[in-house]
Amino acid sequence: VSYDVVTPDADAPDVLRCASMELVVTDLKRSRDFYVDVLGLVVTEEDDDAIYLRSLEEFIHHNLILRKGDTPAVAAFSYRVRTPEDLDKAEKFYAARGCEVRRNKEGFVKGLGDSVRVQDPLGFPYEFFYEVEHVKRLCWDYHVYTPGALVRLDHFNQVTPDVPKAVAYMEDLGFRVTEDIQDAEGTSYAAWMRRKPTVHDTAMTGGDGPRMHHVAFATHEKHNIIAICDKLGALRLSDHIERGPGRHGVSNAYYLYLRDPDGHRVEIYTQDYYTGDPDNPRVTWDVHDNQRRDWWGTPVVPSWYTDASRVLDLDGNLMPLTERTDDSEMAQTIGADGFSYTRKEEGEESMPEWKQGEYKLGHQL
Ligand SMILES: O=C1C=CC(S(=O)(=O)O)=CC1(O)O
Ligand SMILES: [Fe+2]
Repeated sequence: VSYDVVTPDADAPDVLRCASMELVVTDLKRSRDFYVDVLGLVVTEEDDDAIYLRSLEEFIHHNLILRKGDTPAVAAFSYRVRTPEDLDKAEKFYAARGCEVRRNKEGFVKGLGDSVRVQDPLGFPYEFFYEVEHVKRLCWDYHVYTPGALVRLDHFNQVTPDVPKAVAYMEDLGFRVTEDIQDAEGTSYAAWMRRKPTVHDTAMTGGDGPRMHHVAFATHEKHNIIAICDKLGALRLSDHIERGPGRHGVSNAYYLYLRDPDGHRVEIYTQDYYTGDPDNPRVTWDVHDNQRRDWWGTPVVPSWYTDASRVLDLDGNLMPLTERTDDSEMAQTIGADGFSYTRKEEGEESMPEWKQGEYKLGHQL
């Protein structure tokens, strides 16, 4: 059995972790209310055009930028690299792939120094940086913790039509697959890929893209996620809840998916597992296993498959979408095919009638 060893090839920048996302939002105050007043992210600094937010354990300037704009979109998926020299490597790595590459020694956003921004081979705006302003790490400031405290940025999730192509590019960048979803014919529906020793820094989800499926923040415990749900109920904002809370099959994490005021999807996520050994075993799930995305077999709501945020090019224009041509997971599990099982050897008919077809809403499917 061969194992993927997580080492970047010679010319790839040494990516440490997913570090920040720059989101375009249409109403800065409305979004500030959601991310700060409801979710408890900490304001590092703000001006009339942008708010720089961080999670409680973070020491770099920001994990999320909310930038005012006319159309909701993602302006950058930002990764921290290990050394300043990795920015030179990033420039060369992407130039060698024919990608548009820009560099700003002063940084493209507040709090960062020398940075590289690229339109990557999949059409996503990626940013790489090393120099960053350090701010107070609030781990020990228990007097500012809320019951739903978000402690770290955990991962991105990207929608792209050709998952194997995306995986190959990201493996060149030094990422390694920890889990994926396939079918018996070998079609790949999604792959989770890491640099830091958790299940993923980003995931490639098969669909029309490039689009952003979600950005995920971690809490320490499951009860923090339930506290967020209870708070949303108390504020009569429960319609921000799209999916969950529940337990994932993939990643084993406990989860909740929210939609922000512009529809951007935010996952709240806790307790996946360590993946840092070079021989970390990859987990492959069957697309028809109805416990793959929810360990308790709770159906995946259709909007979770269909909706995602547009992304921008380096000039701030919306990137055009490319349709996925491989089979769609939604069609395979809740659409016309609608086949899923709890016990593979017994097949779908062993499930109660009401459970078969996983999640058939006649007016939607
Ligand atoms: O972070 C994740 C971990 C697991 C899953 S899944 O719904 O279990 O596939 C989705 C996800 O990508 O958001
Ligand atoms: Fe996620």
